[in-house]
Amino acid sequence: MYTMPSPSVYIFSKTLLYYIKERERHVSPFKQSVMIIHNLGYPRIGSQRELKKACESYWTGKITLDELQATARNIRLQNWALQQQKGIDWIPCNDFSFYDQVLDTALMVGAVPQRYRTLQEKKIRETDLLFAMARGYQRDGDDITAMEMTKWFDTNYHYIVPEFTAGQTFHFFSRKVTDQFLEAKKENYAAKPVILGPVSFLLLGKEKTAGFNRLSLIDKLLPVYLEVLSQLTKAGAEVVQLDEPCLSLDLDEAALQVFIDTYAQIHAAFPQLHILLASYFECYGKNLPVALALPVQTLHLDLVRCPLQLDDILETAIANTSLHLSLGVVDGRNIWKNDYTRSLQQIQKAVSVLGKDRIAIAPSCSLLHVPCDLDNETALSPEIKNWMAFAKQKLQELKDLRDIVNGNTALLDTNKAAIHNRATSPLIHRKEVKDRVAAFTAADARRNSTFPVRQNIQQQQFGLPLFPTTTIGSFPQTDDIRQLRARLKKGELTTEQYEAAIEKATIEVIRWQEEIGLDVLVHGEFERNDMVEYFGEQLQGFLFTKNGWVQSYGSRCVKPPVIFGDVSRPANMTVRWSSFAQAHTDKLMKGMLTGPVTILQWSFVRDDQPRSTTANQIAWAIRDEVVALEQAGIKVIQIDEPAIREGLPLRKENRAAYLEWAVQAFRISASGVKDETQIHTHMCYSEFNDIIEHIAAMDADVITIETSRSQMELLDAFAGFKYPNEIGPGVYDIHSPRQPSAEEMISLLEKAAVTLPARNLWVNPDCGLKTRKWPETKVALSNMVRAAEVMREKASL
Ligand SMILES: CN1c2c(nc(N)[nH]c2=O)NC[C@@H]1CNc1ccc(C(=O)N[C@@H](CCC(=O)N[C@@H](CCC(=O)N[C@@H](CCC(=O)O)C(=O)O)C(=O)O)C(=O)O)cc1
Ligand SMILES: N[C@@H](CCS)C(=O)O
Ligand SMILES: [Zn+2]
Repeated sequence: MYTMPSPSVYIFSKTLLYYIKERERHVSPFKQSVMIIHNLGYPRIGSQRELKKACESYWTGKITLDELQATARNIRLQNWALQQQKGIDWIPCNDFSFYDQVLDTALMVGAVPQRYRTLQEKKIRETDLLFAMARGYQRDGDDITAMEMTKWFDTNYHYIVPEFTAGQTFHFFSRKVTDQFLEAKKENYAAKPVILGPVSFLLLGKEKTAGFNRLSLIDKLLPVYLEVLSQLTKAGAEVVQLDEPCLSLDLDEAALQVFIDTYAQIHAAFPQLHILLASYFECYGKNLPVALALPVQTLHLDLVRCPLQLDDILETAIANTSLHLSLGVVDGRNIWKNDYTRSLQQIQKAVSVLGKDRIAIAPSCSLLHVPCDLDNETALSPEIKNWMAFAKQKLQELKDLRDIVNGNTALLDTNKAAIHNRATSPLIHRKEVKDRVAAFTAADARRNSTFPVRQNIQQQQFGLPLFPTTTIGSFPQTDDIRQLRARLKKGELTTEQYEAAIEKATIEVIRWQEEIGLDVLVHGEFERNDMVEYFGEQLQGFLFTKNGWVQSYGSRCVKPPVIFGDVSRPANMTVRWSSFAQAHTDKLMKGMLTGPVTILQWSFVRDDQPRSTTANQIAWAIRDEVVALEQAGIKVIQIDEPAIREGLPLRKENRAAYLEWAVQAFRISASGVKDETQIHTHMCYSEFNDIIEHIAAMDADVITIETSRSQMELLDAFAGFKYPNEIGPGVYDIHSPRQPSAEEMISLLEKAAVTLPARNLWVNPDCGLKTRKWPETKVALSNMVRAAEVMREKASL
């Protein structure tokens, strides 16, 4: 049973009770006497990734900005039409973005960092400014770095981190929100603008100057939000969704007070405006009393992640007030068909307490995190397909649920049959997999010797110089390489022709790495579509889709595999390519694998057993691959775990349990080899400061980790913790086409050498290079090798 948080948070605000009473006096703006269905956001990449393709064409100069805008408009119109057709009452607008909704919010409030002012003075267009902030700008004598990017809560979506300085001011700059509301209104859609709320906007950003707290900027920020709301109301908006997902995090009393004051002011300014406050991905937890008391008309609950909070909300706070609830019953984070029986229990419980007219139903969060349309999947097993739902189907589920509440029981029977079929299907269970996981002993997760012993053995064996250089695995996945795979799929190339072309690319990249003098080489990952999908395609218990794309950042998309059953490895997965590559060089060739937690995190995972059990099943499969690589003569093996931080529960109280099983899964995968074999891991796209000791507990011999965008800030945490093993702090940002100079990398390495022992330092980029083009890659890596050489010379003086 979910327990109501301690009421201590009630005490710190005398104003709280006043606002509850205020709201009760307020007349309900719900006009309908039926249950509303609404959506928090729809995928914006387009069902055929039209936006991705158009953005990339624009960036390479193949289409004009007008053409890009036209593609974007079509996507918005299609999304609105679809939602209208599915009977959605409040259709989201402003959920469209060319890159990221947090970046859009920064532009909305004019939070443009100083370094882009020169572009504004040159009067570059707003969309170009947005792209410059997201991707960096190196043109016409300007050389401006991109803004930082990080994980959006515990998802594989990445947002651009707002930058704040003391004394910062804001103004209503980008009019996208009002423009898109008017665009929808013109087409007669009942549009509900979706805006990242002011408090979460501040909390999700970073202070760029010392000595102030970004929440103190709320007084300057709020007037801009009030101006936005004023414009929206003038334009005819009746319902506005303010997303405040930070209410899913552990917040201190000061932050909660900011919520109270902010929403009081919004309510005071717009008492007639229907504000729908949405948080998702977790329970409201200790923030619940405050959330319940905010003077908003509707509070959205993620009932997928936190079903138990409903009882307490209904029993305690709600019955006596006029607050409406939006029940997030349809999973916005996974692709399984909704269990109508379970959802209806929640809906009916809420309806019985509040009545239909105070209930709306919705997905648990924005549908940004699931693919567009299951109808496009023509090659799936019909049995398994019948267990699944993508964004379009999830809209239908909302409609079905309302129809069932209104008496259409046939829909319920069909759903029950599908849910029963999945629960009892023989496709899911494999006894030998379950037995192997159950037979685990502590020794399975331990290397033979401790790190210092292994380090001596490995350093003697490899004879690498100080500051050894390496890369993270992938080299540019050019159009030519992707075309090869597309032609193979279409049957235009035979497997032999495809493999011969990949072999050629691999040999070329090996020669080039040798030429520029890298120390530990990689094979380039040309044979892989994606670092998770590639493994998913070779493991049993997984299925993969043809078109199940989800936005990861900017124009970059992923096609997460679906884990539907027990996982096993029927054959070697990477040995063929790693041994081919090693045979073509005398240098060390790193084997390249994705770790169990990342495979889990970047897949759609079965929800019929604990995630830890699925992670362990994957771990054993990866361990077998690690051992097979060692047996094939590969002496350095990297097991990437970029998503280990992403999987961390949002609430501190749940973290220890997760970290225990996640670290153990990694260790199972890495511990089958001899001391001589050097295990690397790699992490990126996250802030790692708060899990350093668990990263250390993974006991990889070397970790290569993203640090450059944050100017090596992370290393203080590693140094503070006295991180024992070897570490390669990324010396340049691979997300940007910008070419780093040797000098800037030397200065980052000097910073690193002050904090960590030189003997333990490696030199490498932040992450793999698959998203980059060759010209910039060649310059960047040559400069990087030069930077390492300078560091060696300095060390020998
Ligand atoms: C490292 N990151 C990853 C994350 N998640 C993953 N699952 N994988 C990752 O690598 N999360 C954190 C980070 C950052 N995120 C990303 C996400 C995505 C990319 C990326 O480069 N994505 C590619 C798509 C990659 C892919 O699978 N390509 C396939 C299919 C290619 C394709 O689209 N083919 C066309 C036909 C082509 C033609 O005819 O010309 C088609 O099928 O329609 C492949 O290579 O085979 C992207 O471009 O978005 C990077 C970092
Ligand atoms: N080996 C992968 C890791 C990305 S996080 C790559 O280089 O792309
Ligand atoms: Zn990475």
